[in-house]
Amino acid sequence: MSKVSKADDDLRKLLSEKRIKGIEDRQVGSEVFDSMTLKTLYKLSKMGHIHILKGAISTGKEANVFKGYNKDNELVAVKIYRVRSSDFKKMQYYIQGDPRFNVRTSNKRQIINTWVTKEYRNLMRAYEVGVNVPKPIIAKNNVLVMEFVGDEEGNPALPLRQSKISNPQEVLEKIVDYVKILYKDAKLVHGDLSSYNILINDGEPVIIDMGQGVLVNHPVSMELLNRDIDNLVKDFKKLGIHITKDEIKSKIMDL
Ligand SMILES: Nc1ncnc2c1ncn2[C@@H]1O[C@H](COP(=O)(O)OP(=O)(O)OP(=O)(O)O)[C@@H](O)[C@H]1O
Repeated sequence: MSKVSKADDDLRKLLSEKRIKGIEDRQVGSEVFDSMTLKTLYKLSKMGHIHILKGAISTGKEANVFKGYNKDNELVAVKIYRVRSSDFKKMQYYIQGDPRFNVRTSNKRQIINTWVTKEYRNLMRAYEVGVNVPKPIIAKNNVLVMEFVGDEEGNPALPLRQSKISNPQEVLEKIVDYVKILYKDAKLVHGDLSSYNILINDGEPVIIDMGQGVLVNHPVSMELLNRDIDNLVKDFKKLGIHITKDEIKSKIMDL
């Protein structure tokens, strides 16, 4: 059997087994599950990382996040970047200043795949120094599989902006601590930190969405760190906590 017809066959099998929920929904189906993405999902399913893909947890600007189960029936989160609606210019800009990726291409798929690898590596770097992030499992093409953040029944944790927290001061201190560990130990700046990208799981903050994260020697790292801190000041002001940008910055920099 030729390579192409084998891939077609694999796809048909995946679809006929109805292991991907939502694929029947034409709109979601055509935009997210293009044939390359289906092939990638099939490969991941063969590797045991995704056995069943359930409904979407979120439909963001550039990616959809689904709940899934791996072959051992453990919950996973599957983030699929939509090739059609991704902001390639932004991705290219951040990738080009990053010495970890020597990619000089305008090929859209290649840019997305590099972005997904970047998100995986940033999450791993953060995870390894003890920051509370979803543990990354695998990045393949435009698909990232990671630990599911939520309860055992499969209810995903809510973002900070939608959560009711009784201990905002404590949560802020933990987040500032994570930003500091990221900066000092992982040499990373999140770059898109806000109440959208902090989930509250059983009262604990979990930092997500690290695709934009840059190394501290990236030309825009300071600008991004300042913006992250500004966002924390604004978001926690809404929760009744008054802290200045300089106070947070001096905690992070040990001034
Ligand atoms: N590991 C995870 N476990 C559970 N839920 C998750 C996980 N990762 C992401 N989510 C959910 O999916 C949402 C979107 O995730 P994320 O911010 O990574 O994607 P995004 O496409 O960059 O979002 P946007 O385009 O809206 O900025 C989160 O707000 C959260 O509700």
